Amino acid sequence: MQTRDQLRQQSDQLQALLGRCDLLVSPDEMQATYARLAEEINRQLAGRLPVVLAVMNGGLVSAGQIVPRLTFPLELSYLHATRYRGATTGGALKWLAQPDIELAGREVLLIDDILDEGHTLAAVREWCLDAGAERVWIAVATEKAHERKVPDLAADFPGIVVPDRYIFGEGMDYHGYFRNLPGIHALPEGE
Ligand SMILES: O=P(O)(O)OC[C@H]1O[C@H](OP(=O)(O)OP(=O)(O)O)[C@H](O)[C@@H]1O
Ligand code: HPA
Repeated sequence: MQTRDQLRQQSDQLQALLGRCDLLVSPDEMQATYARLAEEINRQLAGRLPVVLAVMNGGLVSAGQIVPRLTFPLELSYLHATRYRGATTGGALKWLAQPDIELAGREVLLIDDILDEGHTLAAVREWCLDAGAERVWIAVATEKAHERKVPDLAADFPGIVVPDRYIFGEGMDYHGYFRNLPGIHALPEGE
């Protein structure tokens, strides 16, 4: 257990680190991205009574931004599958919570913060299809520009393209922290 002083010191260190980080996407640009994504989803999914699933934890903020802008009846829940678990490189996918809504015969919209290599969303999409989902749609707030993506996975509602750096903010974490930051940030190059 950390003492109150240690927690304060850690908080100060994180604040100092943030001061050296680069802001890659402004909070306003992210708001515009959520609004655009919601508009596209409204056009495509109205009348289909989809099950909307936030992919926790990162998808919590994106879903919180997008879902209130959706103007048609839907059901909302979440699932938690993680393969980074606080680290800055991905490992094996671990399921921590499966959706509590019956997916058989339903159209499902997955909302996540980032499509990086795509392993998480590919596995979650497969799980939903195995559970009988009629169709799985994917919306992401950000998409990383690189050639390491799993084949055959693309967002139906793609967010803003970000460079191939470890990023955080808008739901994404740096060792568990900074998910609450508005805008997309990156560590200083080389750190
Ligand atoms: O495209 P990929 O390379 O698979 O990475 C993207 C996934 O990684 C992050 O989740 P993470 O495993 O960090 O779990 P968390 O959301 O609980 O932080 C993020 O929220 C995506 O779900
Ligand atoms: N940042 C935070 N979480 C992530 C990233 C990233 O760059 N890639 C996959 N999950």
